[in-house]
Amino acid sequence: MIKIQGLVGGYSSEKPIINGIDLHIEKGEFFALLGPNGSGKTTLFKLVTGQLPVLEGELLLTNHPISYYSKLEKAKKVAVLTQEIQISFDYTVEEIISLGRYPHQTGFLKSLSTKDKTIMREVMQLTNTEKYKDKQFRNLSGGEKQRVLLAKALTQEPEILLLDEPTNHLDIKHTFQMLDLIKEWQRTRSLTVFAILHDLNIASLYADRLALLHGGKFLEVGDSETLRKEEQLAKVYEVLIKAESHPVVPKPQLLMTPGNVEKEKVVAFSENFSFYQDEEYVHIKSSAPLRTISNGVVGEGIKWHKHFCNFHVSKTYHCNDPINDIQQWLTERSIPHEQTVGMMTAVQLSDVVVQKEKIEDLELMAVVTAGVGNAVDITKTALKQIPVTIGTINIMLFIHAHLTDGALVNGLLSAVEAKTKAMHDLQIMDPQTNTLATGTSTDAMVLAVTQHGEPTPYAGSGTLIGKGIGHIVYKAVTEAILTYQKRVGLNA
Ligand SMILES: Nc1ncnc2c1ncn2[C@@H]1O[C@H](COP(=O)(O)OP(=O)(O)OP(=O)(O)O)[C@@H](O)[C@H]1O
Repeated sequence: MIKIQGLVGGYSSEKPIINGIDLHIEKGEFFALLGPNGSGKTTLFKLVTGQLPVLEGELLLTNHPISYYSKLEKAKKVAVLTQEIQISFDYTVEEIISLGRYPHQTGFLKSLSTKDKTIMREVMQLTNTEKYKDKQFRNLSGGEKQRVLLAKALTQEPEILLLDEPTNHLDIKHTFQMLDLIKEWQRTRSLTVFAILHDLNIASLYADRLALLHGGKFLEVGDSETLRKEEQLAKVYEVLIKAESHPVVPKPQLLMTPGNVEKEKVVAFSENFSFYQDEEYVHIKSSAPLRTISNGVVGEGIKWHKHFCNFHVSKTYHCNDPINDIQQWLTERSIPHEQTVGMMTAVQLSDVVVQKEKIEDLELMAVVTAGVGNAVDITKTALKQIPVTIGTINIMLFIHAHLTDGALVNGLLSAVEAKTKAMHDLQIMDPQTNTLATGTSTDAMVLAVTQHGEPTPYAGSGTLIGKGIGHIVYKAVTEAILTYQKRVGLNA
């Protein structure tokens, strides 16, 4: 659809801006052009739209150079949406959109046919521009103007849509609405899209392929996975960039770190926490956000949190929406649930075990509640167990260290191994299988790390951190289970 070979072009033949580019964009493809300021994106765009002459090489649109087409033929094939909104006359929105039909109109006195009007109406509905169709274009906001110009471009029913920063003036809702609409046209009408985009994350989500332009040359052409080359991006954009994965769409998303990140004030680990406890909940508050990995009812995943709560529920607690419950309990206590890892337990909270340890320079704190009425041997699949009694081990583990995301996972494994070992040593049995239990059916855990000091990528049993985790978790879980057994025995 768009074929570029050995393209050289720019504003003067002595100093071309585009220096030998090869690119083949297929029919129905969404192609994004990325690159820092001054890398030549607009210049390449102008070459593709025919605003600048090709100095060397070949540039074909549907198999012919752009000069091959008459103005009207070109307008039937290609619609262009640029950042420069240059409409000086007092047109209404509908009049502007109707200009998109001009290349399709026939006869000496061109007028809008029924088909033209139908297409205009359809596009106005899709672009949400119908409601101000009688307004003067000049009186619209930047974002509204952008949408009207997209409507005009789509009304053209082009084969190729060339977009220069199409979402420049748009808020988040309209950015996604516009790109969703373009994607829909790409899918249903095989529209070919060539778009300059500044937002790398938007490009990753919407483009089938993308190119990274630097100094008038392509550094990279490929699908969105090429955006995972953090070092290359950091070099080109001169910003610290980390590629993460979108939680829902399997595409990379890039996180930029500001140059002047203010380091959180270093507080001694022993003074970092405040502790509140009553019959209803335990609340540990950190003075600074901690990096967390957790399967808590709220605050799950890898995030940052300042509050850690364990709520008491009755043995018969049953709820369809425990997340909502915990969020409500937090709100009632003025604890921001977005910053909280929240768990629940039927264990008496006065039985909570708090262990603190210092091994060489490594400081740790474990806060554990344990009930083992629902102890389960996870390796036995034959029998299903329905939790009927107190049966949750909740572990909150705080570490004064700096762990990478991989080390957080590693640390979690270390803690689980230690919990299981504690259960084995106490001969906790799965009552259904009569074998040694490995955990309970609803265990929760959070590892919360201060990110103090140099980052370490390991927290397994071969490291001091891993051993420290193992040691403190073993001790705290053992004590919590013994406390639970004593209470159950006393109550029996
Ligand atoms: N009309 C012009 N005459 C001469 N040089 C120009 C002209 N327009 C742009 N340039 C130069 O061409 C180079 C590439 O500019 P271009 O506008 O293509 O970059 P860009 O990647 O679109 O940048 P931005 O992200 O800032 O829009 C720059 O060095 C710029 O100064």
